[in-house]
Amino acid sequence: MNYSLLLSAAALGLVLCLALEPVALLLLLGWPVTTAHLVCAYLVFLGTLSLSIAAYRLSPFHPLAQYPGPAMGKVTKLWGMWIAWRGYRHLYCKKLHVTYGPYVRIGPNELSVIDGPAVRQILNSGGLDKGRYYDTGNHDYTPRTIVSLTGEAHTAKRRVWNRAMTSAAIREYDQLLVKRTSQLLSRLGEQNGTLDLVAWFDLFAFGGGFEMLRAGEDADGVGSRIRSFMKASSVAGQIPWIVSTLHLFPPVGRTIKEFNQFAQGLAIQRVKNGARGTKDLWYHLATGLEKIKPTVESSAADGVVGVIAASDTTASALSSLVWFLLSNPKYYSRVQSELDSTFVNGDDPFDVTKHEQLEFLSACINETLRLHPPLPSSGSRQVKPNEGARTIAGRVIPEGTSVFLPSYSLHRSPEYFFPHPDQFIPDRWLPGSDFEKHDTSLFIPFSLGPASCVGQKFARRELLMVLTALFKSFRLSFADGFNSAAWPTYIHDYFVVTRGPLRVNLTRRHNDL
Ligand code: HEM
Repeated sequence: MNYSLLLSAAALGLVLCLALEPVALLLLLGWPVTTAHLVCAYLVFLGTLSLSIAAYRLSPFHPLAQYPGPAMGKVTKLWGMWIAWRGYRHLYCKKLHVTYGPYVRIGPNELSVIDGPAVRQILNSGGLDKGRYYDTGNHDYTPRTIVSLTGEAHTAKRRVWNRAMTSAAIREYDQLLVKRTSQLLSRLGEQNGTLDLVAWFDLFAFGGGFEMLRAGEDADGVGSRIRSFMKASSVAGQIPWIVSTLHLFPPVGRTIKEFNQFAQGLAIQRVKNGARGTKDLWYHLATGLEKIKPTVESSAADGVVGVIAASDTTASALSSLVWFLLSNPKYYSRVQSELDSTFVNGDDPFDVTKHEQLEFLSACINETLRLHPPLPSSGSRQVKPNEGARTIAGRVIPEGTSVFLPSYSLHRSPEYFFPHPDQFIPDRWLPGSDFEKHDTSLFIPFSLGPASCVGQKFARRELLMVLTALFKSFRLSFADGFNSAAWPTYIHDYFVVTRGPLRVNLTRRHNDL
């Protein structure tokens, strides 16, 4: 019996126990089983049970009693689910850290930590393994992927991904990247004046194998399916033990099941079709490393992870960077000057060796990822149950505790990024800048350690490529009447962020591509 079946059986067993116990109680007491008695028994039983659980969780006897936090969070995960459902988990955690400090108890058995030494110790080798949050990815519809695997199985899978992301492998992706970026630019050029840049970045990011840019629309609803799936997962991730049980109840399980079937169908097709002349990510995932080739289903499942991991993240970083620059004209003009002096008269804006010279644009990318990390809360790490407590940065973390390390709160902590931690100031990333506090080891938009983002080198290359080409080709400004100040309020944290429309005017520059 696999792990998810065990969880499902355990959760079902629990539900059955809860349903049957009041009836058993009536029978034991010898009371007739009438509707009135049943209602009464359920109310008393469930009420007493809930109160005793709440009292224990709030009591000094709970293993996490020493950690401060909001009472609602300590008592029930339903509160965390509600925050996750609303998509404001990043803002909520930041507020909690301002109130309670670097260690906050955000769930009955859950901590949020933004203490630098602890963050490094937890994420780096020898730290904590991925936590319960990632159990939402374990179900019977698809093989397990790099995201949900832990321990040695994760290390083995990671080796395949690492090979797909070596510098040499990434160089081979360049021609595809250039093709897609050119396609994005020509499609933007065909639009008249005002457009929603977020929608076009989404088509670009999701359209790797799905040719959405050409169509100018997401006819299959790939983006919206992925987002529904991410939202469902981020809410269910608050109580992952229920996921397998939820799958039994339509329509909740249907969203996840439908998405998996849809994505697997596309991915399997893609793996079977092969790489068509170039070695892309799919090629590497399908080839594997082992003597025994991965199954088509297994490579396809990883390919789906690749699409999800690479799409909304990149689209979000692109959108936020444009928003920051248009909101700060002095930085926009510095980016423009840097580009115009680096790429002169007929230089190829797709020349990646020149991208490496773009110090100020790179600083803007870092500052964007600091303030708007595309995974603002990320998934959890965990002290394994039944393996004893761990001492992390001098603090005892009891066994079974889930630990979140939200980059959104960490990146805005005055402890590590000071002064003006909430302001967009790219200069703090320039060599020789003298900001009082600027701890780059706690800049973790891609996380740290053995389960950090395997695609980060590629992501940075892609961001530089698209932004260089975009700003060289077009002059951008917010569209008339667009409420630019409100744009960040439409950012929702569903593990990866979603965002609202970004309405801009585009005009071609004289030295267009
Ligand atoms: C700006 C773009 C990106 C950002 C900010 C980002 C961020 C992250 C973060 C924070 C994690 C760790 C999550 C955790 O530990 O809970 C992660 C994992 C991962 N990312 Fe990215 N990512 C980006 C782009 C990409 C791209 C382009 C790819 C693939 C081509 C990719 C593939 C992955 C994979 C496969 C993992 C799981 C790694 C593992 O479990 O070992 N990401 N990403």
